[in-house]
Amino acid sequence: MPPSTITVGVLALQGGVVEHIALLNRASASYPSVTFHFLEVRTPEQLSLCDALIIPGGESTTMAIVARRLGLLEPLREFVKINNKPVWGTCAGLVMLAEEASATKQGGQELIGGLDVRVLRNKFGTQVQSFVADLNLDFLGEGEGPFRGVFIRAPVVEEVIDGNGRVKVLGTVKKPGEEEDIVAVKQGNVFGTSFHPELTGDVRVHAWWLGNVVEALGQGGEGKGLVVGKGKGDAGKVY
Ligand SMILES: NC(=O)CC[C@H](N)C(=O)O
Repeated sequence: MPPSTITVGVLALQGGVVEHIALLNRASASYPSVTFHFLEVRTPEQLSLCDALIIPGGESTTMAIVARRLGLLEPLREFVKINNKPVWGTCAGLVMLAEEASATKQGGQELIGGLDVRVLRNKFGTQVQSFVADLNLDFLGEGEGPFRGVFIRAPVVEEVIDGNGRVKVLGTVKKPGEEEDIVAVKQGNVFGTSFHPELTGDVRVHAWWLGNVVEALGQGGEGKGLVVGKGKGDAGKVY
């Protein structure tokens, strides 16, 4: 049985916080038996109240500096890698959740880690090279139409550095004349997307992820893989 109350935090140091909370609110309608609390997280105390967390887009270097200043970096690492709570990073959030990042400023940048991948920041160029592409996200379920992927100074996963097959590639994009890039990955409790579902008004990825959160916590959660299903509580494949 999933718990009846679940608190989902959105790291609110900078970036697209309210957009995520708006879509989480809409997505929560798919799980009427669960009471969700959505919480903006700026302190270790607030993080400790959370069962799951979204790390939004923004600027990963800034986010890391602010997180360090607020004493949040170590608690975040513990949340993701020791307590194995469900976490989703979008864009800069994906960068934060990678074990390695290239194209970082001199001296590198601090990361939370959790995904055994190396990301390449700003793969597609600057803000003006932002683009939208239809993505086939099979994990949303059979017969689901394409998902509008919004890419803004987006990173990609340039290499999976996990030798044990724990990193699952859940989405790719191919720009004309370029190689296919990995833009959605999952490793156990950690999910990352290069794109911004919170900017589309399409609730499907949020609903799917909340379904994973419900399942993970219902199964005793910690350390369990996320579930691939239809996002409406129907059990799918467990990785
Ligand atoms: N939209 C975004 O989150 C941009 C991410 C940013 N380019 C970074 O590296 O961290």
